[in-house]
This record gives sequence, C-alpha cells and structure tokens, in this order.
Amino acid sequence: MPPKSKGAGDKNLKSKSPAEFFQDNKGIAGFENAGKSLYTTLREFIENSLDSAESIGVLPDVDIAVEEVTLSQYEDLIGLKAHVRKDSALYADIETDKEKQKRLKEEAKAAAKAAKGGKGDAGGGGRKGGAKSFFRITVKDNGKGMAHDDIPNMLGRVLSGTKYGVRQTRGKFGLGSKMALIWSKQTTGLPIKITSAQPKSKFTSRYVLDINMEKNEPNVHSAEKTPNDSAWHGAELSVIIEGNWTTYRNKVLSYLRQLAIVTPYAQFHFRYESAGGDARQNVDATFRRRTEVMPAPPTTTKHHPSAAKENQLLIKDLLSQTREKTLQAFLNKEFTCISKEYAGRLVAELGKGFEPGMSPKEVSDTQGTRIQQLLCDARFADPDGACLSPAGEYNLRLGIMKELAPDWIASYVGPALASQGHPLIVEACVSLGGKDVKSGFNVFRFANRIPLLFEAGSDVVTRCVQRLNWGSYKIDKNNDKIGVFVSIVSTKIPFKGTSKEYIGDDNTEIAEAVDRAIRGCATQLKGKIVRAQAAKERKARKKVLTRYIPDVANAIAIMISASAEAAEPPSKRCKWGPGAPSNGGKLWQVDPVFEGKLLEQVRNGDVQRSTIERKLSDFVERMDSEQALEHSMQNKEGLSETMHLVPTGPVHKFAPTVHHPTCAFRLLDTLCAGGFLPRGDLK
Ligand SMILES: Nc1ncnc2c1ncn2[C@@H]1O[C@H](COP(=O)(O)OP(=O)(O)OP(=O)(O)O)[C@@H](O)[C@H]1O
Repeated sequence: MPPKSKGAGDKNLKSKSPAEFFQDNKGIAGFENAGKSLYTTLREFIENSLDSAESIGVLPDVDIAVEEVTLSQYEDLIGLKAHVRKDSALYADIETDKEKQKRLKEEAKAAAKAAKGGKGDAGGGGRKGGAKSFFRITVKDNGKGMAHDDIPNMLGRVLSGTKYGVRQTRGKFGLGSKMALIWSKQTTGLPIKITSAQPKSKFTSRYVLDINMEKNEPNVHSAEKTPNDSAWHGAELSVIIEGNWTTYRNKVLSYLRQLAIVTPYAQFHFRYESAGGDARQNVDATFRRRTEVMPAPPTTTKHHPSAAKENQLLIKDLLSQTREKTLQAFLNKEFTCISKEYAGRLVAELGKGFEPGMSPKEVSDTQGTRIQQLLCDARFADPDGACLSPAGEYNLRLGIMKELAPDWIASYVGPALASQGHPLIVEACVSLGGKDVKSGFNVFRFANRIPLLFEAGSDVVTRCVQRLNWGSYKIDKNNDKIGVFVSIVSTKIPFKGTSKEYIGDDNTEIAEAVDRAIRGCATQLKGKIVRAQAAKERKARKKVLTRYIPDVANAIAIMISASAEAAEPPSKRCKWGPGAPSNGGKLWQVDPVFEGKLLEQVRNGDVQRSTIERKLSDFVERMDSEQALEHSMQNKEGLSETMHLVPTGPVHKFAPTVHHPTCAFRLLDTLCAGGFLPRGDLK
C-alpha cells in the first residue's frame, strides 16, 4: 500500500495541456505580435503546402491570399448585429486622419529598421488605442491532401503531425498550423476552414474546426464530404486572424522572393487585397516556375550511431521497438553506417554478458547504458546523405540568376556529415553584382529549403560571413555587391527554438561546414576575378598597341621604300646611333638575305603600307592570345566551371545553334528564356 499522504497537497498544483502551454507561450513559435503572427501563419501554411506536393512528386502550385477584413465584416462573421455608431469619437478604433498618417509613418520606420537586420519585431503590434486589423489568410496547394478522418487530429491537436520520423521535411514539430489556429481563436474567436482531397479521391473533405484548449482536442464544428468532380487533389486552409500588414509587407514579399530562389520548380501566386478598396495598396505577384527539375525527394533513414551522444534514451527506445531478433542484427539494421561485420566487432567489444545472437529484448538497462557508451566512443563513417534532398547547385544557381541577375556566381556543395546523429549537407553560392543588390553583404539563409529572415545576427551563416577574410579572395566587402546564399539540409536542423528562425554558431561541425562552403565559392570567384583583371589589362595593352599600328606601319613603309629606291638595306642606312655591343654596335641584327628579299618585294609592289599594317595587327592579336593562354595555364584556380546538364527529350525546344571553330552548342530555349543567356548575346 502506498504511504498515506501527510497533510493536504499543494493547492497550486496544476497541469497544462500542450495547447494551453503554447497559447501562453506563443512567442517561442513565432507568434509574438499581430504582424509577426500574420507572417508566421503564411509561412507555416506555405511550407506545409510545399512538403505536401513534393511528397507525391508533384511540382508545387501554391495560391496565397491575404484579404483585409473590415470591422463590420468581422462583426458579421462572429454574428454580432451591425451596430450603427452614433458617436464615433467614443470608439478607440476610430483614427483621425492625422493619427493614421502618424501610425503609418511609425510603422514604415519600424519596418525599414527591421529590414536593415534589426531584431524580429517590426513594430507589428497592431494599431494603438485598441483598434485591430483582421485578415483572412488562405493557402491552397496541389499536394497530397489529408485523409478525411485524420484532418481533425492533424489540424486540431497540438503536437500531432506526420513529420516526426528521421526524414528531411520543412515541418517537424506538429505545431505550426495549430499555432495559427490558436492565434485565430484568441484574436478573432473564429475557427479554421479546411478543404482537402487526396489523389484519385471521389470526394472532397470540408471541415470547420477549432481546438479545445484544455483537452488539446479538435472541436469539430462541421464536417462533410462533397463530390470531387474536378479530380482535384491538395489542401486549402483558411483562417481569419488579427494581423498587421503594413509592417510585415516587406518581410512577406522577401520571404516569397527567397522561396522562389530556393524552390524554382514551384509556382507561387500571391494576392493581397486591402479592405478600403484602394487598389494601389493591393499586391498581385506571381513567382513563376522556372524549371521542371525537382530535387529527388528525401527518404526516411535510420539514426546515425552518434545520435546516442545526444539522446540517452535512444538505445532503450530502439531496443524496445526493434523487430530484429539478435543484437548484431539490431546494431546493423537500426543504425546507418554499421555493417554486419562492424556490428559483430562492436558486440565483441561490449564484453562480458553480450553475445551477437542474444535477443535485444534480453538486454538489461545497465547493458543498454553500456551499448550507448560504446556507440558514443566508437568511430563511425559519416552518413552518405543519400536520404537528403538538397536544393542542388543547378536549382540554386537558376533561382539566384533569375531573382538577382548577378555578374558572377560560384557554387559549392559539401559532403554529408553527421551533426548530432543526423545527416547534414551544406550548399552555398556566392554571387557578385546584380540588380536590387546593395553594396556589402547580402546574406540569404535557408534551412531545409525554408528561407530564414529573422535573428540573422546570431545565425551561423552570418557569423561565418563576418569572420572570413574576403580581401584575400580579392573581394571588397564594403563596395562589392556580395550575395551569400547558404542552404543547410538535414533530417534534423538544430534550430534555436521552435519558431525556426536561426541556427546557432555554437555547433562546430556546422560552423566548419558552412565556412568551408563559403570559402569554396570565394576561391572560385577569386580565380574569375584574377582572370578578369588580367583580361582587362591585356585589353588595355592591346588597345594602346593597336592605336599606334597605322603610324608605325607608315614610318616603316617610308623607310623601306627609301631603302628600296636607294638599293641600300635599311640596316646600312640607319643613323640611329650604336646598338648593343653584343649586336656588333648595330641597332638590330638582320638577315641580309631577308633584307634583300624584302626590298625586292617592295620594289615589285608585293609589300606595301597596308601589308605592314596587316602584319603588325596579326602580331598584336597573336601576342594577346598567347598571353591569355599563358595566364590561364599559370592560374588554374577557378579555371574549371561546373556545368549542369539535364537529360533532354521531345518536350524540349532549342535555340539556334551556336558555332565555335571546334564545336557547336544547341542550347535549350528555356535557358535563354529563363535568363541564363539573353538571346542577343548568342553570337
Ligand atoms: N497543406 C497540407 N497538405 C497536406 N497535409 C497537411 C497540410 N497542412 C498540414 N498538413 C498535415 O498536418 C500535419 C500538421 O501540420 P502542422 O503545420 O501543425 O505541423 P508540421 O508541419 O508537421 O510541423 P511544424 O510545426 O514544424 O510546422 C502535418 O504534419 C501534415 O501531415
């Protein structure tokens, strides 16, 4: 019998459901104020849409709408009878024109400050005096949709989702869309509307639901199935929330722009409609799909053995869940990078009490701790990263070229490494020049192909950029327009916090990998810069020499014509003083047979002024090409360029063939149209 409790329990003892916890701590999930919540809601919905379409190998098509809802529309929605105000000045939400001007000015100032890299809050707290702005946010995709019966749990229960495995996905926590719902419930009291159909489904599911916060349970208002006559598949989520568009407008648009860079195979259509009917405030932007090449989808993988260092309970969990019959098979099958033979060596190393053939179920808690100890200490190969789906150099370059049109671009993909027991790949591009790019650093960060816009100052990428000695790569960090793009993909991105804003600089493996990737790009650019400078100098030298050719040709023609007439070679007629002693005091050493022949040709009219001019031009041209070749041979750095080839088929159209003396190219029409090569540049 348990001992009887002495005295009464603490009457303050309470427990909270996950929904209540996140309701109280919205900031840690990116819902700290009205403006940020509008931004995060969009982000969570869009990222779910991309995950969903990619999971079935469909090129994503995402429609995004933000519609301002007026107070009276909102009152209608919540069933309040529209009240005609008699004394407007009584109401806190009535702004005078002067107040409105002042607010817009302050909000614009705060947004500009935030855009310059200031901290998260762009003053998005909503209007002063209690007046609020409401927005209907709707995101529709062409993904895999959700099973009818799963919808309430997927979207009405905090910490539920389908992305918990060891797999690269944009979502991870099972939280994002529920946070949007909690925010909507708190600020407008309105539920979420979901329309969804799975591929080949004969019906479309339509739900209206919210969350029972206390029980962390879905609260379904209505659920129905309607015929899916158009064979549509995907999901459409719609919520009405309090928000602030003015201060987060730029953030939303730069998020979409960056998403278009890292996801050029997706098409986004964004629409903002203001309630006032002022068309100038509306936005209608389409970020077109620029390639149909989608990275191979990520696959689910097993834990890397080094995950044992991070999670003390991992071995025990895996031992209790495994279907393997022997300890050796358990180590071989439940982890990556442990071959059957290596598993045998590990079991032998575990020592007394362990047998390769023993059942994992027989392993005691103490033995489990011993296995964990050994996995922490033993040496394992890095994972091969095949389960990951990086954006790819081709896609990154394509996105950057289209969005920024830089003068130069270099890319680098690092090998996969194990970070906290998870495979991780760092890819980077560094660009120079371009449109709408400011001088200095323009850092773009992506994690699992999500653009990260906040907390840039603390992020590992920003820190690496600041630490690098750019001057040694011939890049002027103050005056050059430098674009640094770093994309990190992993089965678990070590974000700081649940709002997925930044990756800390304290993880040395990641910091080193990011540093290596940026250096790799900078080295390629250095090669290009050095070559370009040499080419510029050569061009200048050639220009000077070419300018003097007519005068020099003229002078020589006069001299040799006079010699021809006098039947005396120029070397004899020269009055220019002594030359080098090694040359017998003459200015130059000329083959007398050659001189004789030359004078003969001059007399015959075979050598004229134009002949000399042509010869001199040919010589300058040859010298220039030889110098270019010599320079290339001496500076091999950055000489090679990676080409990204895609298999072609009947669907591809080609631009006119480009001929070169040694080969001919047929370029895809889409490359020209996509901005790789302006058509006029094909020569
Ligand atoms: N547009 C969608 N299409 C298909 N399934 C979706 C869609 N949106 C959400 N889901 C499903 O609902 C689940 C919960 O989504 P939610 O946004 O709450 O969390 P998550 O995406 O799993 O993780 P995170 O909190 O890190 O974003 C997802 O795991 C997914 O299975």
